[in-house]
Amino acid sequence: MSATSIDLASLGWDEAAAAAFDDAARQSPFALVPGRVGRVDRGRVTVHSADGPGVALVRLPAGSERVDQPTTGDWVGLERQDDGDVVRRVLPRRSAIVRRVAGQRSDAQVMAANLDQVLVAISLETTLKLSAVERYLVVAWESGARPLVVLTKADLAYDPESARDEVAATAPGVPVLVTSAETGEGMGVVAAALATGTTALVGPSGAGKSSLVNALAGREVQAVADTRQDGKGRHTTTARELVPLAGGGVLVDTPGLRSIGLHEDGEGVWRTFPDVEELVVRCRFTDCSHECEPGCAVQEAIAHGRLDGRRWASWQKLQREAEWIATRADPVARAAARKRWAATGRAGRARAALKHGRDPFA
Ligand SMILES: Nc1nc2c(ncn2[C@@H]2O[C@H](COP(=O)(O)OP(=O)(O)OP(=O)(O)O)[C@@H](O)[C@H]2O)c(=O)[nH]1
Ligand SMILES: [Zn+2]
Repeated sequence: MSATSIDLASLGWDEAAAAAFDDAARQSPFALVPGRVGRVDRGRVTVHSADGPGVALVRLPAGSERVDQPTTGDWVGLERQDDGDVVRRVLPRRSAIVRRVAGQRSDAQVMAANLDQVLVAISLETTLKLSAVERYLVVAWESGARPLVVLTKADLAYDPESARDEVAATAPGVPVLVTSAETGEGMGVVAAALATGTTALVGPSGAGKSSLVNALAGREVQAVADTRQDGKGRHTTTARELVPLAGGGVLVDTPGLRSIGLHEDGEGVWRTFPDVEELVVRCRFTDCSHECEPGCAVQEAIAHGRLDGRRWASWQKLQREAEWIATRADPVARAAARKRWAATGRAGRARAALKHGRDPFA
């Protein structure tokens, strides 16, 4: 036993995780203890358990596929052995950020799991790129977690409040917070928003993500180096990928997430653009190309200033990408992409729910 005994709750352990673990433990021939995955290396992972962090080998049941392999944020069943720990089970995920590469379905790469929120960090230092915000929101919605936009470096911004309004208009139903790691402005509100559950961190390079992590963790998490040992047994390592926050909650921050792009089925697109999706189903013709057809709700909205041309162009681009990747990844998705249009009614319902102050995606 290591001296660093830690509380699983500080890693995000909750009733759902406990129930999933009990199920897995009952079915497994091995004696398992619960842990949560931080860093992932080839064939070895750092698992945080009640005894602190330790390196473990991965030995999953036969037939496990690539998507079943442990990723940052996964809860696992760990077997203690004299010469080291072994991950025997990866518990079912309740949400995940998945990078789907064009090609085989099995190429899907799970970047982070069991997230409650995805924090999109955007700098106010330079000109706002609303299309980048939208791109990250698509990734966030597709994970199954709730997005949250944090505008950073407010101390360097000319007019942070109007920037906030602009982003809020671009992100229907998404909280938008203004912060400065430099002055501390807004950090309390972010800490409160992250105080329960697990939040993944995404955003462009230089957005101030590391500064945010350190401020929220109350220490220099990202600057502390690993202390590697011989790989046998447990060792002390920094919780760089899985950061318990000073005010509660857990932050997931990995290099892979930092460079995440767009993927798959368009679910995230309609959640990011409920306003556009609502218009698109109102066109007179179901196969409207939204260019010059009579009765095109999109062109009418643009003409009347109810839809921004930039936002429309952004939807078209992301929508095309999503469908392209979907059809590449999976032939079945070709049918699904078409069927999705039938489902866009959901966007209208979500918007109606928002207007009435309800959680649109409950
Ligand atoms: N003035 C000011 N500078 C900040 C603030 N937050 C971050 N910075 C600076 O912005 C630069 C980038 O910040 P990082 O925290 O490294 O950004 P990052 O998103 O982690 O960047 P990557 O590691 O490239 O993904 C650094 O020079 C920080 O000191 C802030 O609130 N105010
Ligand atoms: Zn149209």
